Amino acid sequence: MSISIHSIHKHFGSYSALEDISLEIPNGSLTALLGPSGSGKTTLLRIVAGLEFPDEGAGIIRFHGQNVSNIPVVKRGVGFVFQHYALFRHMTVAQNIAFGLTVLPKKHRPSRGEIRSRVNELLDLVKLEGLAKRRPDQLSGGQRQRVALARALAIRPKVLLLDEPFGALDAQVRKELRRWLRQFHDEIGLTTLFVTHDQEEALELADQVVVMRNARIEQVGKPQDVYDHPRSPFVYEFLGNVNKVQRHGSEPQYVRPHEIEVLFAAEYEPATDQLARVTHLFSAGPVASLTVRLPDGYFLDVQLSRKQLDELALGIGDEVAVRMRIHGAA
Ligand SMILES: Nc1ncnc2c1ncn2[C@@H]1O[C@H](COP(=O)(O)OP(=O)(O)OP(=O)(O)O)[C@@H](O)[C@H]1O
Repeated sequence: MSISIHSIHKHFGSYSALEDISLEIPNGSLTALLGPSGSGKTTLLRIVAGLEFPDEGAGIIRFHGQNVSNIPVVKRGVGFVFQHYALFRHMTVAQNIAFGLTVLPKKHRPSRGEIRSRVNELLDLVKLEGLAKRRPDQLSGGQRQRVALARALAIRPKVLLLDEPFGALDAQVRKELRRWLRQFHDEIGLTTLFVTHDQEEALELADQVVVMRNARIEQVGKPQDVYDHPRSPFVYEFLGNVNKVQRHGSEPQYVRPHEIEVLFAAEYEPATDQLARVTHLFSAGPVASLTVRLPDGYFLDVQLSRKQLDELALGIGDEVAVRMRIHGAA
């Protein structure tokens, strides 16, 4: 199911939460809404869901070409998972997953046997076989979010909407669930829109990244494209580490830590290099980072492989030559 969002505006009183948002979400894609707090991600997700409506007459939402702008949430066929959308504590895992089916009007409600087999199918899908009778407080945080996902999928939604689904989990579990979600998405191919303020999560997971800022879309593209070709200084700075060098009266220049080459000072080439001094060194695991200070006082963060660092055999205070691939502000 493709989603087409056309020229959406949304005010809360006089506050403008979304301004002229247009976006195409291809069928079967995993799209990330990425942006800082307050940029409007959740509001946009809620409008796609039908939990919130755009300003009167401002914008159209189409699911697979059909205008759903005035269709309420219960009829839109969307499944949700929210960061703090708690499971029902007094119900078992199986009862939680079955919930959306058991509350359907009688004429649409599957039989008990059908519900049981659907729940088993979903437990299998989210890899929680054997935990059907547990209660939420007997599960880990990651398992709970997978139950929430199974519960969202029970009604066979046409679209899956996730609002910071892993936000409350610790870093390790987040990473595991992220990989799992990618694999899971590839298996079921359901059009999925998820909100995150975590750049790494968006870049690693999504087919399409939508960068939002101050109620507007700043850039849309494949992760590699927005990372390699940021359209504005904001996107540059928001998508991961970047060094910003702004000399008096000139436009800012940007360079990512892995785009800086470090050479022995003896290899200095005036046309391409700058001399710098090492002020900080850190190496743990295969990647090493160092900070160098340029003669005009700017500090640059540099990323190297551990092997490169060992070959350079650097210490604090050593002089090096740095060669950079500089990007101007777009
Ligand atoms: N019901 C509401 N009434 C008034 N203002 C609201 C309402 N919902 C959201 N806002 C405001 O709209 C702006 C966008 O909120 P939104 O939740 O969409 O941002 P977000 O990008 O999802 O942020 P976060 O990452 O913090 O969740 C915020 O300034 C917020 O305070």
